[in-house]
Amino acid sequence: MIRAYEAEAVRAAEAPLLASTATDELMKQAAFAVATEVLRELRRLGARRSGSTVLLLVGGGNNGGDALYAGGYLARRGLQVVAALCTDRPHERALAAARSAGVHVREVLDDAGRPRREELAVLADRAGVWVDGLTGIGARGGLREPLAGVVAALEDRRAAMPDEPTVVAVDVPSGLGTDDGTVPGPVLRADVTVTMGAAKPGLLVRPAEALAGRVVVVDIGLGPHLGEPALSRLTAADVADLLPAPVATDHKYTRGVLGLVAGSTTYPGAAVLAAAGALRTGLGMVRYLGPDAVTRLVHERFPEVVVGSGRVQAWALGSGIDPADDARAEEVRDTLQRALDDGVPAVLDAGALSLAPDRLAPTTVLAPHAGELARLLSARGEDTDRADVEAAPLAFARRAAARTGAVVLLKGPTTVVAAPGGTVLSQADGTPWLATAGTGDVLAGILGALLAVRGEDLAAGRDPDGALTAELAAAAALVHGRAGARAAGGGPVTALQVADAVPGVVAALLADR
Ligand SMILES: NC(=O)C1=CN([C@@H]2O[C@H](COP(=O)(O)OP(=O)(O)OC[C@H]3O[C@@H](n4cnc5c(N)ncnc54)[C@H](O)[C@@H]3O)[C@@H](O)[C@H]2O)[C@@H](O)CC1
Ligand SMILES: Nc1ncnc2c1ncn2[C@@H]1O[C@H](COP(=O)(O)OP(=O)(O)O)[C@@H](O)[C@H]1O
Ligand SMILES: [K+]
Repeated sequence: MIRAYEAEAVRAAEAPLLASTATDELMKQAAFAVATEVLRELRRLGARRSGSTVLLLVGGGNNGGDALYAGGYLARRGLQVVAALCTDRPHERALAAARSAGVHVREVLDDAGRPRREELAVLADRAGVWVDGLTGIGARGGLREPLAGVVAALEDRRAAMPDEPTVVAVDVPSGLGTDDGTVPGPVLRADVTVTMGAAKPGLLVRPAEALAGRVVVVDIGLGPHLGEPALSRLTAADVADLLPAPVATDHKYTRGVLGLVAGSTTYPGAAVLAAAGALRTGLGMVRYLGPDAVTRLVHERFPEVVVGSGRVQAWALGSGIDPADDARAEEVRDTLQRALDDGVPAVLDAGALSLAPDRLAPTTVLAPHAGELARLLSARGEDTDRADVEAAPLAFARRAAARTGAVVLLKGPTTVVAAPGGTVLSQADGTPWLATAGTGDVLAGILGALLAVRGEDLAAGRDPDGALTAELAAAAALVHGRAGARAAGGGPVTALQVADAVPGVVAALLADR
């Protein structure tokens, strides 16, 4: 599990360590890790960057201190290091250490405190690596001047350079929404982010995540002082632990039965895709409820699907259903109401999202994409649109979970899962090739299967804050993402191929357990 903590939590965890260690000890540890990554990048870049310098971009806080100490280590290794002071109050001890190690220091603000763009451009051009120590977790809101101007000037310069430098961010790329994952203004995009003590939410959710590059977490001993994470990301090992493999004594009813209300004469394929996602994930049985023509189509592909109602451990509702189709809408509403009354978990996709009652259960998962989430909230009196959701998916997923009392799985390039009890997860396991019709139906089936096989642990109020339900939703996103990547193999993929790749993904996860 990768655990991410907000700035305040990191600060609080740092406090006892700062009190018990020598002056700047933590900063030096952080700086050493930054220097190590810079050297790694330079080795990777090889001869192409020989003779180039390392440019330190130094702000007025401890983040700039980290960069200066890192520069000192690099200068002592014989590298040419230049510190561009973007503040009139750099960290004094770190600056002194950098100077005595041979770092060249340049002031890049004019007397009025504005960035000297030409000077900055010359320094930027000469450097193969930029170390971003402008702001870290002490920054509040979007970057203000002069740092906003510094970042804008550097981004302009980078765009004009034939050979882009490698940017190594200290702790977080400067300007990024550390806690909320937003991009509130100019951000210096990083290739590598060396983050201290623990990951931060903004490094794991979009749009900020996309500007952080490869994230390296440096252990500075905060572990025992950190509490509950603000956000987590499941690894393959976590997902393997969540997937129960069948045991010798299992039969189809103990493995879990999924009830599937999906597909319509307009969108019959959605039923096939959701059934495929569920069956390929592994469960006891799929019971299908739908029009005859759709049932025939499902049976052509999957004769093992059982038709008609009966006892189930979970429901998957809504894929390929038009909420304007009154009879079908009624069926979804009734089924959902019974599931809620009986405490049976359910995943609500596509058409079912707009049919959901105002309040749901923590074992109900809403699975919207950004546009559907905006509609869901707008229908509940919040005026939002897709662009708002895409700019702040973390906040919107949380808000929708709080508003509905359900787990919300917000689909996109990174999938954010929020539970009404506060658990939040984010998964980025897929490939952009998944942006193709029908892959969401497959995901609904995968998640439905996981809810069914873990039905015993979710039934009748056993997951009151939705924490396990949320983990299963994140696990489904990981399995789906990996199946997409495996099936695509770097090229296009169809939804059914994604489903067909799921057994291989599940087998690999279980084998590595
Ligand atoms: N406290 C410590 O000893 C340690 C600190 N660490 C480093 O310290 C950083 C946090 O240091 P600080 O608390 O000094 O904060 P930062 O260095 O993140 O930022 C504070 C500086 O940025 C300015 N600033 C704040 N918001 C701004 C905005 N919106 N636009 C422009 N300027 C803004 C402030 O005036 C101040 O000069 C971490 O990110 C990490 O890099 C780590 O090295 C671990 C140890
Ligand atoms: N750019 C992308 N990168 C990675 N995954 C993506 C991307 N775009 C979409 N996906 C994934 O593909 C699926 C699309 O689901 P959805 O939008 O419901 O499509 P549909 O309704 O056609 O099935 C989701 O699981 C989503 O997370
Ligand atoms: K930074």
